[in-house]
Amino acid sequence: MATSSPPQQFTNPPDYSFPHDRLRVMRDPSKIPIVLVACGSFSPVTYLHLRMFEMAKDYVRQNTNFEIVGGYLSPVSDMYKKQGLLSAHPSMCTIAAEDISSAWLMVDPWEAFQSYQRTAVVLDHFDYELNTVLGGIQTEDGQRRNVRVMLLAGSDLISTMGEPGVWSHEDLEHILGRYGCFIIERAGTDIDQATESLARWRHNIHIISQLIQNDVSSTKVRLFLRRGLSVRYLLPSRVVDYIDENSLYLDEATAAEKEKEREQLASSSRKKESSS
Ligand SMILES: Nc1ncnc2c1ncn2[C@@H]1O[C@H](COP(=O)(O)OP(=O)(O)OP(=O)(O)O)[C@@H](O)[C@H]1O
Ligand SMILES: NC(=O)c1ccc[n+]([C@@H]2O[C@H](COP(=O)(O)O)[C@@H](O)[C@H]2O)c1
Repeated sequence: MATSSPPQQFTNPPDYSFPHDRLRVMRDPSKIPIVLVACGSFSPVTYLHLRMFEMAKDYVRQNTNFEIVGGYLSPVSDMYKKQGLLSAHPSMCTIAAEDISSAWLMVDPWEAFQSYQRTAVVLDHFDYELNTVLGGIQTEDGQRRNVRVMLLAGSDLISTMGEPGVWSHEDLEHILGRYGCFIIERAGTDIDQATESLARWRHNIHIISQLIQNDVSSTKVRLFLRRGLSVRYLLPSRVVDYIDENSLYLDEATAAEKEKEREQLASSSRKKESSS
C-alpha cells in the first residue's frame, strides 16, 4: 500500500492548484479507497480514454475490495517528444471531462505544464497531493483516510514496460510494486505477452477485458482529421467542435506518424480478417 511520504520535493507550474472538486466521499469503510490515474498524450482525447475509467469502475466493483473515489487524466508535457502531436491537450481533456459531466473524473495539468516527468514521479505527485497536502480522502463519518493511487493504462502502454530502455527497473518497482495498476485490454496487443516480464508484480496488476472490442486511437482520429473525415461520436462533441474551431491536426503527417498509422490500420484489418 502506498504511503503518504513523497521521495522528493515537487515543483509546481505557475498558478497551479491540484484539482480535487470531484473527489468522492468514501462510502464503505471496509474497502480500500483508490484513485485512478491515466497518463498519456490524449491528442486528442477520445471516448475510449474516458471509457477506460468506466471499465475500471465495473471491474473494481465486481472483483476487488477497492472503492474508487476519483479518477484523473494526466496529459503528458509538450516536452515529451512524440511526433505529430499538439500542445494544449489539457484544455481538450478539460473540455472532455466537462462535456461528459462525470461525477468523479478530473484533469490534472501538473505534468503538462512543465518539463517531462516520468510516470513514477507523476504517481508520487498524486500521492503527495492526495495524502500529504489534502490529508487523505473524506469518509462518511467525517474522518480522513489515506487513499491509494493506481495507474490506469491500456495494454499497449503496459507492453512497452517489457521493452528494453523504455522504463527503468526502479520505476517499474515503484509503479507496479508500490502503487499497482489496472490494464485495459486493447486490440493489437497480446495481454499475456505484454505482462510476461511483469510477473513478479502480478498481485498488483489487474487485467480488464474489453467486452465490446473498440480500437479507437488518437492516431486514427488524427488521420481522419487530416483526410477531412468526420470524427464525431468518436470524441466528446465539444472536443470535436474545439478541434474544428481551431483547425487542429490538419498538417501533413510526419514520416513517423505515417508509419504508426500504417501499423494501426494493418493491425485492425488483420483482426477483422481473423474474426470473419
Ligand atoms: N482504445 C483503447 N483501448 C484501451 N486503452 C486505450 C485505448 N485508447 C487509448 N488507450 C490508453 O489510454 C492511455 C493514453 O493513451 P494515448 O494518449 O497514448 O492514446 P492513444 O490513442 O494510444 O494515442 P496515440 O494513438 O497517439 O498513440 C494509454 O494507457 C493507452 O493505452
Ligand atoms: N519511463 C517512463 O516513465 C515512461 C516510459 C514510456 C511512457 N511513459 C508514459 O506513458 C504515457 C504514454 O506514452 P506513449 O504515448 O509514448 O505510449 C505518457 O504519459 C508517458 O509519459 C512513461
